[in-house]
Formats: sequence, structure tokens, C-alpha cells
Amino acid sequence: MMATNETEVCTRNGDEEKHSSKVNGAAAEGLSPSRLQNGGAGTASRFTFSPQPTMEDIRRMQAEFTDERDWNQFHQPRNLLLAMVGEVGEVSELFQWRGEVAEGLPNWTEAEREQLAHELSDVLIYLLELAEKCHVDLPQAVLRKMALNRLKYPASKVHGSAKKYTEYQD
Ligand SMILES: Nc1ccn([C@H]2C[C@H](O)[C@@H](COP(=O)(O)OP(=O)(O)OP(=O)(O)O)O2)c(=O)n1
Repeated sequence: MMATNETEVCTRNGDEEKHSSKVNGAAAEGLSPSRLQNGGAGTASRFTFSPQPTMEDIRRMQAEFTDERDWNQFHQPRNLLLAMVGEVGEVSELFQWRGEVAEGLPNWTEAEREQLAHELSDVLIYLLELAEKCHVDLPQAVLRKMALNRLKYPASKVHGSAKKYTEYQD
């Protein structure tokens, strides 16, 4: 489903489950308590992104943003990496001292949710520009990496376990 402001009815395990879904995943009201636990999102009603913009769209928009400002002179790989890590720190600050946070961030204010959206966007923007400047075709690279992850963690072997692959003896 799209991340829109509509209210929708989802069916899971034959039961009707009503919840509202907003841009930025802002609404958690109406979610059953079990869906607010870690990993509790049922696949039938899982939060999804809008299809646009793509990674390439964002890479291009950021390239235009930096070109217009003559900022490429500052945007070498190491600087972009440091900028990205700084933004990851800003995301961490929003979660700091809150204890565990349930999916959908049910107790967060709209302002806090928007701040999180900004900081996550900063991380993504710098990540994509870092990949560009390192000549990593990230959309394709992520497909290759996920294929490797599936081989390393066969569902039949690791289902329900969070152990690292090095901990399995077979
Ligand atoms: N040299 C720069 C500076 C900024 N940006 C863009 C990418 C990020 O999305 C955002 C980062 O801006 P700030 O460094 O001002 O960081 P914040 O937006 O997080 O502001 P603050 O640190 O006040 O929270 O702007 C950029 O591409 N190159």
C-alpha cells in the first residue's frame, strides 16, 4: 500500500484490522499491540514507501544541488562519509534516552517524527552521493548484497533466530 493519508482496512489471518496510515508513518493509532512490538508488522499491512523518487532520482537531485553551489570541491568521498556519520549521530540523538521504541513510534509528536524524517533523509542523501563519488551503482549493488545475504542466512536454517552466521555449526 502507498504511504498516504488514507484510512484503510487490512486483512490478516482472516481478521479485519483497521488502522490509519500517514505520510512518514506518522500514525500508529489503531494498530493492534502485537504489531507495535519489534518485528511485529504483519506482511499484509506492512508500512511501504512511495515508489518515487528512486535512488537515481535522489542522486541526480543532489548532484544538481551541489553543482548549483559549486560544492563538489568539498564533496570528496571521505568528507561525504564524515557528513553521513554526523547525520547518523543526529538520528541517534532523537532516540537517545528513550529506551526501546515501538514500531510506528506511537508516543512521538508530529514535530519529532518530522525531525526524524529530516535526519534520515540527510543520511540517505549523503549515502547516495558517497556511492556516486565511489562509483558504486547502489541499486544494483544492493541486489547483489541481498542475494549474498539470502545464501548466508537460508530461511530454512535461521528462521526465528537472530544469531550471526558465524555462530551456526553445521
Ligand atoms: N556542504 C553541504 C551542506 C549541506 N548539504 C545538504 C545535504 C544534507 O541533506 C543537508 C545537511 O545540512 P546541514 O549540514 O546544515 O545539517 P542539518 O540539516 O542536519 O542541520 P543541523 O546540523 O542544524 O541539524 O544539506 C550538502 O549537501 N552539502
